Amino acid sequence: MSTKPPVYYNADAVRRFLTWPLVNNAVETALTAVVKHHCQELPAQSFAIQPKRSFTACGDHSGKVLLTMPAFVGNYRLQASPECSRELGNHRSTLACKLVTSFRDNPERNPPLPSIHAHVLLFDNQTGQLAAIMEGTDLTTWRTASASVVATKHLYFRRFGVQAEKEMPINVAIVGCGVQGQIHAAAFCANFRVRKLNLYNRTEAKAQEMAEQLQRELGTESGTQILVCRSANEACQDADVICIATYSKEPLINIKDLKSKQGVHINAVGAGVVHFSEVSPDIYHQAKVYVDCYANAEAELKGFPVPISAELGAILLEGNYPNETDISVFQSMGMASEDACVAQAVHDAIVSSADDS
Ligand SMILES: NC(=O)C1=CN([C@@H]2O[C@H](COP(=O)(O)OP(=O)(O)OC[C@H]3O[C@@H](n4cnc5c(N)ncnc54)[C@H](O)[C@@H]3O)[C@@H](O)[C@H]2O)C=CC1
Ligand SMILES: O=C([O-])C1=[NH+]CCC1
Repeated sequence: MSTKPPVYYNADAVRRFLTWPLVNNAVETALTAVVKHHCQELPAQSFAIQPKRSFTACGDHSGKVLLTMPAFVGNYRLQASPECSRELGNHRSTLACKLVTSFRDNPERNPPLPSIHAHVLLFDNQTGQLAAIMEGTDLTTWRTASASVVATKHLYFRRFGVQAEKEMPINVAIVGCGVQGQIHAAAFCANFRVRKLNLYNRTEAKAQEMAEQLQRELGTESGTQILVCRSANEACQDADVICIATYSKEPLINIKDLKSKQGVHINAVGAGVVHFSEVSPDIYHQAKVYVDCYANAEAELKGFPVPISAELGAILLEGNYPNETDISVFQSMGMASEDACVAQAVHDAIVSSADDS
């Protein structure tokens, strides 16, 4: 009996196929698959089996950790994308496991390294054999920003109607200009009409560097004004949407930093000691809070100050949007199902492009 070795997709092979339409579609698919008992009238319903992820500390250093993130996403469909015409319309299932490390001091190394490194293992769900190993660092970066884009579309723009995400200009604040801050800025400029982008980072030079890089990428015609701010307060004061992605153990944004009496949406992405340390409890007390997945929240948001309003996927399915003046928070933890669906979409696109050539 011969066993085929798994295919290896390196970072370059994956990066070529990461586009916002492909990643957003796969992330939306995963977010809705984790919602239990939705749309019971539909015969073919997607679903996810997503056990709790494990955290293995690297020795006694709390800032160095390995996460294992397994998922089975069953009976789902990915939308057509320019990258892949293969197997569209078919219901499919994916068995995958992401291995990801978070070593928060890596950017201080000489030379600096990213904090997060990942690989996704894709299995043949008929035989259980390992079919592919995919470099998953960029995939993690993109899918995390994509979850914030999807959250912003449904929790912020949709309060103002279905055209708002295409037509309404917004001011965006980025708090934390590391890898996640950078991809969030790029994602928001690519997916929405960003009038003003306020950047704040603990080390100002990093925010300045990011502003210059983004300005080059967007070009002079872009219509987005980029501003480097001295404090999180300055960055957030006129922001409609805030993306915060740091390792801070202390709150960096407080209720007094937000626009008053107007709607604000916050994507809370980072994790200090716990997932919710970078946002002040006084914000949570006045906000409607949404998570990617209840089961993850139960395991990882112990001591969270307020009840959770809903899973984001349920809002996608049911359209129960916040009110215009609400403060909403998407408490992003990251889900294995997102990694599974994005890895599958990238895998299909790679195979489809090889078939075409
Ligand atoms: N929700 C999700 O799905 C994901 C969450 N993350 C989390 O996002 C956060 C950022 O990740 P990366 O951008 O990859 O890391 P990074 O190391 O590239 O950037 C971290 C940023 O946080 C800032 N920072 C660190 N400690 C701080 C403090 N005490 N006060 C103020 N700023 C501080 C740094 O200046 C830097 O800008 C991490 O907490 C990471 O665990 C990462 C991937 C997925
Ligand atoms: O979901 C994810 O991949 C991660 N969340 C925090 C660190 C990595």
